[in-house]
Amino acid sequence: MKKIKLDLKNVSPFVDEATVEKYAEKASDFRNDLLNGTGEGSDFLGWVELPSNTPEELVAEIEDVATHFRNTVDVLVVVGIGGSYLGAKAVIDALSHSFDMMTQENENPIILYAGQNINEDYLSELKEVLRGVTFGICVISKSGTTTEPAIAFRVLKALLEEQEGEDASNYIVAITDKEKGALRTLADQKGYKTFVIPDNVGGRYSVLTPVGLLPIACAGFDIKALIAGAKEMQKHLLLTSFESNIAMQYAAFRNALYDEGKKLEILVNYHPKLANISEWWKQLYGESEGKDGKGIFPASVNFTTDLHSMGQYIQDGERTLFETVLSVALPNQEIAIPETEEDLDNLNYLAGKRLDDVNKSAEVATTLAHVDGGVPNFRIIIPRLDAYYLGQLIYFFEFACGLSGYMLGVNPFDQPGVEAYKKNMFALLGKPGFEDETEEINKRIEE
Ligand SMILES: O=P(O)(O)OC[C@H]1O[C@H](O)[C@H](O)[C@@H](O)[C@@H]1O
Repeated sequence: MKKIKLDLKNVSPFVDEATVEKYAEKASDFRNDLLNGTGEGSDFLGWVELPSNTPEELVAEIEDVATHFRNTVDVLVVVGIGGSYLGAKAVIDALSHSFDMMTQENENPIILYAGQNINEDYLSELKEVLRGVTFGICVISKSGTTTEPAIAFRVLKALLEEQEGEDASNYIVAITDKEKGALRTLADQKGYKTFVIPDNVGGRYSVLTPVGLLPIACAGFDIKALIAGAKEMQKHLLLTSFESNIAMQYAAFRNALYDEGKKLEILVNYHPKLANISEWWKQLYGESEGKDGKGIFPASVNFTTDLHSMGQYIQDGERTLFETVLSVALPNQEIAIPETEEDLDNLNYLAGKRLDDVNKSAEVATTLAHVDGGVPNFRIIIPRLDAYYLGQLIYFFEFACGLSGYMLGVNPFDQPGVEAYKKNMFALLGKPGFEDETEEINKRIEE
């Protein structure tokens, strides 16, 4: 089997060799910190060994529960936010037919999402489409106390109970901590089927635990292939030499770029199915690195679509950005451009060419133009879009993120900054225990 590759050709000219060397020298130590738990945040390194250590029995249990849902429900609502839904959505969208809801042969439940916002229209409309439909709920929260999914679950559970009566709990699975949190208490009391999120795996690194694996299996995709791909990458990233370790290279070069004033990284795809891989990646890198007044800001675009909007800025705007292009080597489908006799649209020069040839030309052309415009370009080559290579990609990004955070000098496994808005919101809503904060914030608003 092939491996995903990293092409540095269009990055190297932008960085000082000595700076890269500085990071490259440290890369192996940081790699050891990840493997041996000797760096900051070492309580959250459970993800490092997940691909090689996931027990077969757990995979079989996930597949059994997925089969139960696939046989009993038409829709599965995945309730979660952040790391508790982004990974599953990224993989499911990458592997699904682009027009899933229009295909007749869909034997798997339609996967919908809730709890990733607090919007009243969204949840009302979701309830509307679920009324009278056989649906299940997969509620995911590591802490078991996150407000957004807790609200959505309360609302959807009420609908499910209205429709299924006493049987409702057979349509619910909860993925949460083994003992802590309100969701654990509720699940135990109501007798829901549950899966555990290991203590030592943080939300944004949890896609290869039941958090990602169960929804992905319910959608009908091969979780064994996903894990196998991740395992292959895990093996590869054990390599100690900088020249052969693509995670060390990516981490070192992006930190060198940061030192050169490139403060913003744009993840680029030329494949619409990868759009949500970018959303997952943004949480992974944003929460891991954006702290202590530092960190590359992760952004994303979908090309060629956004070349007609954001293309102008990338080519010509402030020179503080670099791109990382996800390039899928081979499409899974084939379509050629037809020839017409009249050639009124002047496209006959492309007749017979595959669409992918045009897409690849756009990719090469854009990379060259952006490099000429002062935008360094990483290129990650993914042999095909399937579960196996997605597994490789996920593990590559996770490992590189840990390394990159250590190179930056931050703890890549905490996210203290996300508490600030929560504290204010709880104060505004008058949550018990927040009385002093409520008084304070009300004064501030009235001023
Ligand atoms: O799984 P949960 O505990 O509900 O957390 C869901 C998400 O919310 C938090 O605020 C964190 O910033 C994320 O890292 C986390 O993935």
